[in-house]
Amino acid sequence: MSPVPAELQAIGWRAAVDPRWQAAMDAHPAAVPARVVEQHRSGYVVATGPGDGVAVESLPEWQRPAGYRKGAVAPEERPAVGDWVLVEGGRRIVALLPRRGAIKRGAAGEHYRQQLIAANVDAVFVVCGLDGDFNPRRIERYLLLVQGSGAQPVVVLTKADRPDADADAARAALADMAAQEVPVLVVNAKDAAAVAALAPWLRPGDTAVLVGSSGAGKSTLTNTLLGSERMKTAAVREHDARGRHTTTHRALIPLPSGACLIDTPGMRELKPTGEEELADGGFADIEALAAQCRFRDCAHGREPGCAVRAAIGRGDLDEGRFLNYLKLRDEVAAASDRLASRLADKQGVKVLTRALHKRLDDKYGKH
Ligand SMILES: Nc1nc2c(ncn2[C@@H]2O[C@H](COP(=O)(O)OP(=O)(O)OP(=O)(O)O)[C@@H](O)[C@H]2O)c(=O)[nH]1
Ligand SMILES: [Zn+2]
Repeated sequence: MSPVPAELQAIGWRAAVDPRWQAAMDAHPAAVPARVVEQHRSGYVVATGPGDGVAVESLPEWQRPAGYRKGAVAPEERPAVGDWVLVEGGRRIVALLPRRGAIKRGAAGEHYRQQLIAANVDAVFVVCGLDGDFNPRRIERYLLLVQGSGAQPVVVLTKADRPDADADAARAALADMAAQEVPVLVVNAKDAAAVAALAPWLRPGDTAVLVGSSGAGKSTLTNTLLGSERMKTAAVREHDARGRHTTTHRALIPLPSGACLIDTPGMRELKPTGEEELADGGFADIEALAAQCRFRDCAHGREPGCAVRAAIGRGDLDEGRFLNYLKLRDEVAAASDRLASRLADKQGVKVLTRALHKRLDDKYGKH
């Protein structure tokens, strides 16, 4: 495929084509590449340029419900918004092109499942209002989940114009995060001049995703970036019971800057998948402190020589953040265990389970 059509570049196509993509395209000479812009329960909408997308069918094995055993494809192996696929006859997806990264979370429910939030993303805007919604613990959780996706996380604190907004207190609460090279922006999401602060992550060809609770200001930011009050090609908005507009599904929106934006619905539950690395997910400072504790298996409780407790005592480490770290560490370990047994189930290889359990023991201590 050369040269790369401008239409594809406008929706995030990279000039240098992955050799694995070339192989997939060679295997389906009649198909054309397209990007998934919307995902519905019943199917996908894909686009080959910044204009309207088209509804397409997916492979039958992608439509089988989760839990369907024979020939089932795990949800994380099915296309998500942001994925590149090959489409034949303008109507049917025939292949999913390998992704350069994806943002995922653990799905609610009894069985271990991963849920994709967005694929092939360069930046993640973690949006949080400087109102009653402001919660540093939830921002820390988002950052942990973003880790491993290959995307740059950026915290965007909205509603700076509100009389109750305390930007200084919020910045102080997120200081440890900022020290780990996670930018923290404070904006009035309705003000184009303020929202221009997001520009470094919205260069032509970039794909960014907005995540955050319902009401955090994601759609407001999208509208301001689009430069219009209407959401144009954006997410179809439906009225909920109280007559409010809420984003009901994920959609990929080309911006005037040449970047693409993925809006996501507010997420109530943010469960780790078990693949997260705490040291890379915003907690490098705590992991480094823990390495200095006198005992290798220090639980940072009442043990003598605990470097973590000492840092909290000195006021160098926020206790709330430390408690959140412990909680997230336990959740990652538990999810990691469930992931290991799912992999073992799938492949029936006992050796693999043992190897994985050993890795977990090394990382988290006996469990
Ligand atoms: N004053 C002020 N209001 C804002 C700001 N950002 C968002 N709002 C308001 O907050 C409310 C919720 O904003 P939305 O943009 O719809 O929130 P959302 O994150 O898209 O919510 P969901 O679609 O439910 O996920 C709206 O009434 C916005 O006008 C801001 O920076 N300043
Ligand atoms: Zn300790």
